[in-house]
Amino acid sequence: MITTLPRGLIVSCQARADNPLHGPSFMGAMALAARDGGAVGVRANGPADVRAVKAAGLPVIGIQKVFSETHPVYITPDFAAAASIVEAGAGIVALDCTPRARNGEAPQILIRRIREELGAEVFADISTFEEGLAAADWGATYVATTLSGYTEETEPKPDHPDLALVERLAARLSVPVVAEGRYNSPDWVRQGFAAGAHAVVVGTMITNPREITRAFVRSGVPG
Ligand SMILES: CC(=O)N[C@H](C=O)[C@@H](O)[C@H](O)[C@H](O)COP(=O)(O)O
Repeated sequence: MITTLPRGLIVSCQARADNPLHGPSFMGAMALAARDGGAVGVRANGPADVRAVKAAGLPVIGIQKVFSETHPVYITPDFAAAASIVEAGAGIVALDCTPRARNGEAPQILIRRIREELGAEVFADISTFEEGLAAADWGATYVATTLSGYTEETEPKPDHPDLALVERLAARLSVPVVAEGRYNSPDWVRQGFAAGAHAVVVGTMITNPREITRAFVRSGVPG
């Protein structure tokens, strides 16, 4: 199958409302910096940021985070969320494909509708091997380990990425497997590719200076 996401490093450019770098102008600049540094794709949250990161000219994996008091699923939980980011220019839609409760359509319905009605590729964020197999079966274009460590089944979250999950999925699936979640150093990224990843997504350690600063401070800065 021909897919639009090349092999290589993808940079997630996201900053929540409480982050000093929140907003499309900062995220757009992050995407340009990522492109100049050699990234082959960008992941971004919400229509405004998707529009801004498009300027880097790289494939965009768009998500729409919608937080709810009652449902744990927040990454592109329904069709309207998916449509809004495709409308903003994302060619690839990432969504939570775990079986957890959501305020929206079931993942198998969303995958089909995003491909057929929006003409976009689907990037399935999963947390376990079984969820990855199911998402590929339902027609996901890519399967990514994004949610490993973030669901009840996979908690507590370790400090390191889930390389074993990448390895198992890559050995079984014919769709590209993407490594995402806590790839916090170039060495972890190298190991992600060695485990069989088609691409590796790095967020925090490239685009979140507040967290990067915290990591330095925690490493033994006195005071
Ligand atoms: C679990 C969840 O909501 N992950 C989010 C998905 O969009 C982002 O907050 C992460 O930053 C992204 O997955 C990249 O991972 P890391 O920042 O660890 O490199």
